[in-house]
Amino acid sequence: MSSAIWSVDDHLEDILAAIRPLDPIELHLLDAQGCVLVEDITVPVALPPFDNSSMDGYAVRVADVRGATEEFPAVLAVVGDVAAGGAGLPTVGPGQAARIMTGAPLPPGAEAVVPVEWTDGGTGGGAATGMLPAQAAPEGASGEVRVNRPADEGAHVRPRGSDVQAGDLALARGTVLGPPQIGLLAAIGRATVRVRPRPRVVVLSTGSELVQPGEALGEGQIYDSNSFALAAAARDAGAIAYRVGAVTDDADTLRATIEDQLIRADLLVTTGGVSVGAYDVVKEALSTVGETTAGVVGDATGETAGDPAGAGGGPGGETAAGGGGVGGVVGGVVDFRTLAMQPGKPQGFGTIGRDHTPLLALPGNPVSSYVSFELFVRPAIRTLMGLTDPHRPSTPAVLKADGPLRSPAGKRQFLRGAYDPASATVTPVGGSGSHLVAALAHADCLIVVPERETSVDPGTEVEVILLG
Ligand SMILES: Nc1nc2c(c(=O)[nH]1)N[C@H]1C(S)=C(S)[C@@H](COP(=O)(O)OP(=O)(O)OC[C@H]3O[C@@H](n4cnc5c(N)ncnc54)[C@H](O)[C@@H]3O)O[C@H]1N2
Ligand code: MOO
Repeated sequence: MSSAIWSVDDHLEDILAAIRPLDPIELHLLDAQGCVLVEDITVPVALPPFDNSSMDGYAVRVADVRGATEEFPAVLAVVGDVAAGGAGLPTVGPGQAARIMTGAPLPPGAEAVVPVEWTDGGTGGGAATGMLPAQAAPEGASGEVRVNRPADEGAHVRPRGSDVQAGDLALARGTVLGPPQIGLLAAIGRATVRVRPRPRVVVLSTGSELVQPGEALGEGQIYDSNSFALAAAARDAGAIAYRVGAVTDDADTLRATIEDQLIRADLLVTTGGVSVGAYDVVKEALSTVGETTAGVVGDATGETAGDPAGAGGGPGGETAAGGGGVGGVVGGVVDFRTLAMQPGKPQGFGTIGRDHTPLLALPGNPVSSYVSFELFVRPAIRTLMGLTDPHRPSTPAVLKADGPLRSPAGKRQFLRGAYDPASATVTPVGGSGSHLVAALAHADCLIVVPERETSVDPGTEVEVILLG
């Protein structure tokens, strides 16, 4: 274990320094949702690809409807229907019109579209409110139509290329693909794109006291909530989460489970078993996970060849490799640390296995594990995704509370809060206890109390980290 106390910032920096964005792959559009594009996408064909109608109505020649009024309508011969997707367009000659539907190509000869509401709809009566379905009234595509308003050239026509032109940059590399971006890619005919994939995050909880929800609780048992909260948080961060529920406090079992999971993990997260108790199994197990690789930490020198975790990266710089029998992983480095933070004091970080998969060992207390996830795992996931700013947004807010907030000296405290954007105030939700899961479920932000403060009075401006 590192002997020095780590600051929140140093621990985060150490983690992020070890994490590289995942290699890009080609994914189908919907699988690429939320992913970062690694190629510039050029428009292959103009959008719209052809001049088309923005209204259901009649395609006409401008001269034919010039001066048309309800009293003196232009009477035109209907030469056919143009439906969206239709081919074999009728030509609109002088004195003629074609019925046209929204999105249908403007037929040759036509210069504008008059909406059906500006006509009698071919009924010979008053202003139409719509068209009858073609199957019910096939005669609507022939006969006469009375148009009672003029139309300028291009009226109700969406010109070819009015959205984007062939050769335009549709999306630049680095773009995060949300629904509108995926829509644009589909609109220009792309079926797949090159992106950084969603990281596969394995969440593993430890503790012999844990029972899965839905099962009966025995004496001294509690439900495993951390693996659910953290798997959900991993998904929320953009990852594909694999939840591995509750491994018992047995080092061999945990080791075997971790080794099994490495195959599908870009990042491993454990909860529990990182403190100083007699059953703190994560520390014990992580001393021998992975494969023996020459030159990789775990050997007598503690050398970190090929391992980006950089054992000497932070205060203390000492990993437990070869020291104390805990934390030194053959084929990796896992360093167990004490952070100047509340909750979330005990933390482990390193890389394990042949691929040097990053592993974050979070404390077991439910609030501690969630806060630790938000502060350290979420940025790690978002760095793997290639996002340039992997952090949650934060904002100043004025503290609204009945009395002062107390915070331990020298520790950065993260209290749960409810943020009101209208008044830019924040109200604490529940106390500072790291077992208070109900209060956590009613909070939407973390109130940050800096290391130097031991008390914060109501009315003081504090920083809040906005969750969700
Ligand atoms: N003598 C000391 N004791 C403790 C210290 C210390 O410095 N000296 N640190 C305390 C702090 S702070 C924390 S945080 C915890 C961290 O403990 P562990 O990471 O070893 O976690 P566990 O002992 O396994 O569990 C702690 C607590 O959380 C509950 N838990 C664990 N896993 C889950 C889960 N998946 N779902 C729901 N609840 C879970 C567990 O039952 C315990 O109540 O250590 C303090 N002790
Ligand atoms: O630091 Mo522990 O994480 O307070 O509860």
